[in-house]
Amino acid sequence: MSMSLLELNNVTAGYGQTPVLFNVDMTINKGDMVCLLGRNGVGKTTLLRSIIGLNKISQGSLVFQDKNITKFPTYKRSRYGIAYIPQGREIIPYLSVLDNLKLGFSASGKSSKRIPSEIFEFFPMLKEHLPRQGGLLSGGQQQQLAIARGLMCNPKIMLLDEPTEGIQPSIVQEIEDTLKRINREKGITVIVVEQKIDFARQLAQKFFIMDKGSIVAQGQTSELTDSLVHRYLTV
Ligand SMILES: Nc1ncnc2c1ncn2[C@@H]1O[C@H](COP(=O)(O)OP(=O)(O)OP(=O)(O)O)[C@@H](O)[C@H]1O
Repeated sequence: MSMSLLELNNVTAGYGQTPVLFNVDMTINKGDMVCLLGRNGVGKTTLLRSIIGLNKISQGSLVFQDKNITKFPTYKRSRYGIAYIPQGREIIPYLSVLDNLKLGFSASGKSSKRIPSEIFEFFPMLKEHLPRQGGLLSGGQQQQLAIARGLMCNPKIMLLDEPTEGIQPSIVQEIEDTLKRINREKGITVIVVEQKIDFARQLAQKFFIMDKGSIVAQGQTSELTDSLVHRYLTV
């Protein structure tokens, strides 16, 4: 077995006939905590969607745990251990917190009925709100619910699209701490698309920067220089 968990080799992908990603190469190792940075519209969301199978890869290959999954449908990728927490969180507003969590079981293909207690160790707040409608939670609480739902299928890797967007600072800190714990204690690999550079620096050890559908820089977050930030990230 190789060290790499996920590899994108020369990936081109997009919407219909319109390519958005061009020849993307990316290697993510087991246990990595990675941030994916770039200005609006450069293709970050499309990259995550291509990994989980919501955008078709027209050229190149996607390898997960040494298996070529380029043509696998989304549900199969979930069962193999890829969890996707989309931008906007996609909590079902009229379902209870408990039922929103249970949706995570369907992604795993298991028919279990009990929420594992570790979910509430990571997110004690959810336990107090189980019967409430998901839509009544604050934005930050909904984000925590979305991450918890992703954890329900025992993922090997979690893909998060702007988890801190529109969330108050105290909860941002909580989310950062929880993601770090999930990474360290459970060994789950994490890729986070992020606009907030300071948050990305604190959270992740490694970074990738995208521009116009390609990866233009990568390294340790300690090497994320001001010149890279000015060139590719500030508006
Ligand atoms: N459903 C769609 N159909 C066609 N083109 C799309 C669609 N969604 C996004 N695009 C285009 O794909 C490109 C990349 O968008 P994407 O959302 O991946 O970028 P992003 O880096 O995640 O930006 P943001 O930070 O704004 O989410 C943009 O030019 C966008 O207009």
